[in-house]
Amino acid sequence: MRAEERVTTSGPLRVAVLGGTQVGKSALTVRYLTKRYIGEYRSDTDMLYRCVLQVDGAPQPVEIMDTSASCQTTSHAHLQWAEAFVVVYAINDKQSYSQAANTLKELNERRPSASVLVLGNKSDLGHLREVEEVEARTLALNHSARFSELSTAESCEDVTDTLDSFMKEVKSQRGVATGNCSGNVSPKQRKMSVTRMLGSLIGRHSPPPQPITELIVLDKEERTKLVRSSRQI
Ligand SMILES: Nc1nc2c(ncn2[C@@H]2O[C@H](COP(=O)(O)OP(=O)(O)OP(=O)(O)O)[C@@H](O)[C@H]2O)c(=O)[nH]1
Repeated sequence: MRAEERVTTSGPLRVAVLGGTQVGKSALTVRYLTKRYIGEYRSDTDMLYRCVLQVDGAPQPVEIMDTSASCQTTSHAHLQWAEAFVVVYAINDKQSYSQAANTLKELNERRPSASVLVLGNKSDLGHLREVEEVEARTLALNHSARFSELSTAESCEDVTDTLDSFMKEVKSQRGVATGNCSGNVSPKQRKMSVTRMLGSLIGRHSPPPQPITELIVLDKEERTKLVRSSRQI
């Protein structure tokens, strides 16, 4: 196993959401965690969501990193930190698909045992389609990855079903049913209540979101520290 493959086998499931710019990574993550669709997000930084989800019928601590698409290549930190990856492209954006293909190649080389889901988002924009489903499905198959095409905007159910079953696969690959959500996060990391964060996005009078325990906004330095501390587990 390569050094980059040495990930924790207990504790929270760690999933990184990767992909090109504006493909819907944040919309997908928030849709999955809160069931809500929110149109616009800040995009200059990584967001780390810590939560407890029902995975395969049992509570499971999970950390999902919604990465910022500011760099072309997948960052070393993301590759080391996560044990599973959701690689997102938009079906109406060929360039985002090429980027997803490069990411798959990189994952194949550096994290060959990781679970990977290739996700073609924005299927509601079929009239603007630039990526054929069969082509993307074949690419995923060639990299032993799962594949799904969906619309985060239009179908909460598809997002939930797809990511629930991916989480189940990640958990079963690990073979551990429990973990803890305490993690190893630098005290300097800015923590903000997700209720407050989402409250400002969706309005104060909306019902409270699903039980997300914590949202952490990571800058580059903080992300590096997180990876360093995750290696010490
Ligand atoms: N039509 C359509 N638009 C979507 C869908 N999902 C997301 N969007 C829109 O796509 C744009 C980008 O969404 P984000 O979630 O911010 O994308 P991102 O990949 O996190 O963006 P960056 O981090 O800035 O690269 C927003 O305007 C969303 O409203 C979808 O399923 N269909």
